[in-house]
Amino acid sequence: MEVSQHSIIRDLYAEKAIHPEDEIRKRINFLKDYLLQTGAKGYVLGISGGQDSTLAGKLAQLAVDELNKEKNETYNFIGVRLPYGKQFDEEDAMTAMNFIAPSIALTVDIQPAVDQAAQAIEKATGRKLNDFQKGNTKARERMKVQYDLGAMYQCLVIGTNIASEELTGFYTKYGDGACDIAPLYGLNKRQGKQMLQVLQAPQALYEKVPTADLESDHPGLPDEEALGVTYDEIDDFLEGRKVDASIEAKLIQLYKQTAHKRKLPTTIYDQWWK
Ligand SMILES: Nc1ncnc2c1ncn2[C@@H]1O[C@H](COP(=O)(O)OP(=O)(O)OC[C@H]2O[C@@H]([n+]3cccc(C(=O)O)c3)[C@H](O)[C@@H]2O)[C@@H](O)[C@H]1O
Ligand SMILES: Nc1ncnc2c1ncn2[C@@H]1O[C@H](COP(=O)(O)OP(=O)(O)OP(=O)(O)O)[C@@H](O)[C@H]1O
Ligand SMILES: [Mg+2]
Repeated sequence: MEVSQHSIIRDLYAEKAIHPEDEIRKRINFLKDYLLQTGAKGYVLGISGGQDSTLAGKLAQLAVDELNKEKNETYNFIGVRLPYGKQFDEEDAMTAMNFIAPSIALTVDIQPAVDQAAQAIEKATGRKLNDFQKGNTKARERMKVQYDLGAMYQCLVIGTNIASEELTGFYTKYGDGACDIAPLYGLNKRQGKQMLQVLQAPQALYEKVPTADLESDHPGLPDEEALGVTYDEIDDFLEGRKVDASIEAKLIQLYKQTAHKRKLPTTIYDQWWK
């Protein structure tokens, strides 16, 4: 099937425009309904100090706060800082934690686990993971810690998957791409920003340059620099606007190239990859 701007917008549930207040309400309700339906006791999410985890964390905290008022149960949101050693923008992570005020606030340093795993692989192969590959290990270690905490506290793992990153596949497969529930799905970066404004988040958090911050050699490397496309261009594309032909071609190519990340493992019965 032909992949086009139109088909991508449809497949990623991207909207031309949102009413931020309505989106906040709908997505809090989704988080509440899902807990009631599954019987889980809350949610867990890594809080980086970036835009997406600030928004998803705040919605999750608001959802459990409402449930705690409405039901005879105790629900928790676990906000967990997951630095690799010392995080270069630790101050932003603290600001995000203060804004969200999680029911349970934790910090787990992922450095020892990541370094041990890298050393064990080096011992076995005689080869070193490069800085980029180790970046993906960090994202997968963060996923693992969130699942361990989720199991311990009977909480489900939240993902910050948004349309702007789904489009380019700019996330680690089974790392930050893995989760139980994705309350921001369909939104673009600009729309997330509007929602954080309505939620009265500190401006520094939604004006912040998005970064995966995975490479030790390039702390805080802006996503836009790594991708070679700006979020304005990505969001224009997702909102159905005309973008430069070379940008359109690049985004469609990235979308196709990362299709495997948006599917369950390929089996002999699948046709989508052909
Ligand atoms: N056609 C195919 N069918 C099935 N599987 C396929 C495949 N091609 C690759 N793969 C598998 O996928 C792997 C590559 O995918 P993956 O491990 O994700 O790695 P990759 O896509 O190479 O790297 C992840 C990218 O996402 C960025 N990122 C990561 C995490 C967070 C953020 C952020 O914005 O916060 C950004 C990161 O900076 C990097 O540029 C391969 O090693 C292989 O195992
Ligand atoms: N240092 C960190 N501490 C805790 N969680 C992290 C950390 N780095 C990444 N994560 C988790 O991985 C997710 C994906 O990272 P990503 O950079 O896309 O989102 P973000 O940092 O919240 O927002 P932004 O895209 O604006 O930087 C985050 O939302 C967060 O849940
Ligand atoms: Mg980030």
